[in-house]
Amino acid sequence: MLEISKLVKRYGHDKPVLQELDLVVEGSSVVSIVGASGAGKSTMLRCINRLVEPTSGSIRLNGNELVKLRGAALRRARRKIGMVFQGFNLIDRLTVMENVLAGRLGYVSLYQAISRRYPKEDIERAFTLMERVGIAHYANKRADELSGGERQRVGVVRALMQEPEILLADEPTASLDPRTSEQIMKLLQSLASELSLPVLINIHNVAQAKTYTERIVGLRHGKMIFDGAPSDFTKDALDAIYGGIEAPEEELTAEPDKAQSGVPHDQT
Ligand SMILES: Nc1ncnc2c1ncn2[C@@H]1O[C@H](COP(=O)(O)OP(=O)(O)OP(=O)(O)O)[C@@H](O)[C@H]1O
Repeated sequence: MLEISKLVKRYGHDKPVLQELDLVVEGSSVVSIVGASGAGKSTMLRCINRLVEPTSGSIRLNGNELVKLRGAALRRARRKIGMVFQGFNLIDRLTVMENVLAGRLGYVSLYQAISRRYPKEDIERAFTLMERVGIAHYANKRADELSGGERQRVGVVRALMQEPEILLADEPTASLDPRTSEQIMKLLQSLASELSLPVLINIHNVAQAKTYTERIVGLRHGKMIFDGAPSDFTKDALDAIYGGIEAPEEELTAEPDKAQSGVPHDQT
């Protein structure tokens, strides 16, 4: 369970970007975080894995307070937090398998990593997960030879190799075409339930948030102003979150074209 309480983040002397934010995510919930550019979505995710230092407040993952951790304790806690990025963050000249195994870096010794002597169980787990998301046949391909959707699947598998207790996805579909975006959203949704993993997804596309996540959290100027089911996410909620702020109309209202998504069942 993730429990965020009174989280404040202030960059320098500016106004706080997150203002006493509270959020609890239980079980295998898939939660989307929506809000206009600058609302504080990325800052919130990055406070959770401490890529950004919270100014005050508490973030507990399965009972462990993350905010005060330092050194080895912080590194241990970070292993349990998987992160998927908009730009995939793969190492292009390495193979898919090598990128995937990078998810084990927090667990293996430096010698094992440098000599690429990963434990047999890690290799097996890598293949199982790659098969699950449909990229096992690319194991020995260079990462830069893959399409965007395939690269994001590598990013997802790398995060899962950490055996995370939570998965954070920062705009995971923003670099992908609409159909591929839907496949990735569907994949995250299925993996959350298969692996009993809570997933937090920052997303600009409200229509996809409504279709592929079970709970929507809306931020505006660092405050949570909506927290509910997609069915409760009415035009009023949309106006409250984005009112007076320009957002592309089709991103907010267009229904994802599920009929055309064409994702084989075993890959979603
Ligand atoms: N490292 C930083 N130093 C100073 N200000 C920052 C830093 N990172 C973010 N900010 C500011 O914090 C605010 C929130 O940014 P954040 O990236 O969290 O918003 P966001 O909702 O994720 O936006 P987007 O959807 O555009 O990614 C913005 O005003 C941004 O300029």
